[in-house]
Amino acid sequence: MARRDIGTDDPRVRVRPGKRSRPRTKQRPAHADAVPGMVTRIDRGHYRIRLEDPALTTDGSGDITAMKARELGRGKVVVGDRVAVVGDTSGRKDTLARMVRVDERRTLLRRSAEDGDAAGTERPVVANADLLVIVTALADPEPRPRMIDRYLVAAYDAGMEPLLVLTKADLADAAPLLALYEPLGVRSVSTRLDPSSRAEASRAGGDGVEAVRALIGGRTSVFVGHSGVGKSTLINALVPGADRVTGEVNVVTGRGRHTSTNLQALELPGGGWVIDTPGVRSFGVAHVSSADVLRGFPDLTEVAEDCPRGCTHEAGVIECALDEWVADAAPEPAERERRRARVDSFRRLLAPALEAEDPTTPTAHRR
Ligand SMILES: Nc1nc2c(ncn2[C@@H]2O[C@H](COP(=O)(O)OP(=O)(O)OP(=O)(O)O)[C@@H](O)[C@H]2O)c(=O)[nH]1
Ligand SMILES: [Zn+2]
Repeated sequence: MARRDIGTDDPRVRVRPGKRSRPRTKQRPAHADAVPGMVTRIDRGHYRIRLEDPALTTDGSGDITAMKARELGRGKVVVGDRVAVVGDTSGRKDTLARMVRVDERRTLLRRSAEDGDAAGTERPVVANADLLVIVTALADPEPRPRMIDRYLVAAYDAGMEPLLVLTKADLADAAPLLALYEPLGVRSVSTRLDPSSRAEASRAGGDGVEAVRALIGGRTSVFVGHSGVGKSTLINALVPGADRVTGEVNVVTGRGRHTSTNLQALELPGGGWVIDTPGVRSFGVAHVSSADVLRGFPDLTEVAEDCPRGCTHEAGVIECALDEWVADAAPEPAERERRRARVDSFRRLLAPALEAEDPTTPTAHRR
């Protein structure tokens, strides 16, 4: 139970729908006139909020700045949170509204701190997003499958759908990497935004951007990826005027400079949001249990109902129903192979396997 509610330390902000049907938000009658909006950026205690009704602001943008009311307590409010504000909602320069409510979260992307004093504690990153867009270069820098696996675990834990975007398709073939993710049923798109061949590829529609646009349109997507993979280049192509600073890959280390800062929700033309996560380098998933990962696999969830109580579903555990499902004599050999690949891939994402080998943060790069 503690596991499910740890997205925030404020008991009034609940992470997922639980036994109670209504958010346990303290709503005082005095705030009946509070207006709803979404947090798009946080800067030193100032919350940038896009109001649902843009007409409330003087310039019609719907963008205002607010402070958190003390009554909300210490619980963390993150980008994507649905909130309600009172006070000056004009959005005029130097005005501050007051955030008096945080709604129940539909999804919550979290990560564990991996170093320093806070190691092992998890932090909420983004609320209410639909998609986790995992941006990985096919080369320069080399793809890191374990890193992708950890992002997948984070997506399943968050209740978000993962989308794999393989960049720099002009440099390497996507097939070998895709083979790893096919059994998981993860959707993927390859892009080529090579600065030199870009105009030509774009004209031919062969750069993959339209395909990404089609998948993220109207939804809220969080873009994650290691430095230098081309995440900023991609976001700039998707969100005109985003001006995400792009950097060159360092020839010595093969890594990109971390040029962009600040978690921010950017509006897509035609609807939807792109949330960039610059500077979010490590994505610890120490807080995630087998059951959390299993939620991303509805078919296996059904099979696992026959597991012994407390089964971790890891390879080699006794009487795991997933093994029986694979060994089931009835299906065709091809179906048996599909099941085996699916179970193996699922198990690859479980904590002990992830921890056993972790080139995500190579020792040379650890701070
Ligand atoms: N060949 C090739 N190069 C690309 C492609 N996309 C981006 N690049 C280059 O890769 C380098 C890194 O791109 P960025 O967009 O800055 O990468 P990033 O992931 O945002 O990196 P940070 O800003 O450091 O977080 C730049 O020199 C881009 O021009 C591609 O499809 N093909
Ligand atoms: Zn099991």
